Amino acid sequence: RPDPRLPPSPVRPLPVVGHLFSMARDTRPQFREWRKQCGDIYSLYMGQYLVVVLNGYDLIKEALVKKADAFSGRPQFFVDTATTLGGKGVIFSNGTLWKEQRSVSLSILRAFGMGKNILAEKIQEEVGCYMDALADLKGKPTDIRIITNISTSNIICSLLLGQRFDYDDTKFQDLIHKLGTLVEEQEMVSAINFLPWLEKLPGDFFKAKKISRSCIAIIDMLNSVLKEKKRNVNDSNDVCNLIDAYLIERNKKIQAGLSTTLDDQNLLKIMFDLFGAGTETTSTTIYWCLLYMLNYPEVQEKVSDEIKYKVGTDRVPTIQDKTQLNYLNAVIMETQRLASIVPLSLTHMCSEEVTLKDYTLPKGTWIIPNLDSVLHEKATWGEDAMSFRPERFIDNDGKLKNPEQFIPFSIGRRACLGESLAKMELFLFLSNMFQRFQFLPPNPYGVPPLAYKTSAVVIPQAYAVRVVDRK
Ligand code: HEM
Repeated sequence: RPDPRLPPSPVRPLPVVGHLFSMARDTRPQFREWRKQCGDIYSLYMGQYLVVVLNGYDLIKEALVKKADAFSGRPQFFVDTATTLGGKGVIFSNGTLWKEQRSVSLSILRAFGMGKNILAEKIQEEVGCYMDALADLKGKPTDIRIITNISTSNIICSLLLGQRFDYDDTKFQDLIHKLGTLVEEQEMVSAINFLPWLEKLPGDFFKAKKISRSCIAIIDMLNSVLKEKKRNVNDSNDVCNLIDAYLIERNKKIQAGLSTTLDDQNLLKIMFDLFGAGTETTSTTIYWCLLYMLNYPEVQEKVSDEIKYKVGTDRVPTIQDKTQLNYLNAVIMETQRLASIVPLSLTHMCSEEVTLKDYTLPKGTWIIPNLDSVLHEKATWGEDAMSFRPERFIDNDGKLKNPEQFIPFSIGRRACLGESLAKMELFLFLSNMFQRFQFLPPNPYGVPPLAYKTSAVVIPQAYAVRVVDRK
């Protein structure tokens, strides 16, 4: 019988498995329907776990911001334990360990971004290589997903490790492919999060073995670079990679006699977390933006005209141009809003019993903040919320609007750690791309559809594009 202290369920759970096998392949329309039926908060039972879905800006803000003490935990995930470093690093850690790892990683990234502008320089360097690779395609219809993945990953690699990889480096391509497996196979492996014994079944129906192999391969690669770097720590003042900066910070704390969770295992896991979280997300947003530009060529021309007018053609756009290019910024925001690439955020967990909307959620409840419900809300964005219309982010004076409901990076204490980096990357990649090239469909009658596949990240179905130099 339903427990009146808990939010209602949209459909009756089955014994043992609960709602696990009632979930649609694409949960977005299903969650929308269930919200209509149950309201902003409802319960699902995944095996023995209670999972509560939160919809709408006000409720998500109340939980993740106003009641952050209770709602900022993370449950245990298979993809985390498969690394052999479960509960370490930033993404899947909890309590004081998470706080220290997050604040140290964030302050290192901030120092690179603000103090020294290492971030913008590294991105600009990589964008230069990416532009050459696009020019080399000579207008032939090509799926540019892999080189875009490698390029965004290179930015993370140069920040973490101080090195980048060539686009045709087959070993690195293989690693990027393995990283793709972690994202794309989440749908299959998610059942194991709730019914761990499924992992022990013969064969690999739930892709647990495939995911474990990919995790270990990535950890091994990162570990070999870490070992190499540790032999030769650069403790001068112009440190420009995360490994050196983290080790210096750890030594400072130890020398000051402070107790710290900073250690090699957490450093390795942070490298894994940033490599994983920072590659697919940014490149998928670029991939979506190009797809929208193929479908809305008039928007692409408007962006190109704005860049021509505000930056010209004698130099490439830099981060200093960001405040001038309002229409491009609006296009990027509209891409993030409509594509909503991390629609269900990352799952949170209640670290204590807490009340929300008159319900009592027990400690250990899994929480899904449905960001999609905010980014596509008609009450906020208007009746055309499901259309691509960058102008919604521009006010009557031509200034950029930033509504508080624009939350593709989530909100609260666990909000995306790489938000500033991702924003810089998106601006620098896309401004440089639209200044130099025109992106065209593979043939005049074949505009690729706005179709997608869902997993942890919503990725457009593979498509080809012709990249034509505007000169
Ligand atoms: C367009 C690109 C990106 C999007 C849309 C995005 C979105 C998100 C979202 C929705 C979350 C979950 C927040 C929550 O649990 O409430 C998240 C977490 C996270 N992201 Fe991103 N992200 C992007 C790029 C990046 C980049 C470039 C990095 C790496 C530098 C990064 C690192 C992280 C980390 C470490 C977390 C976990 C934070 C924590 O648990 O404390 N992300 N991101």
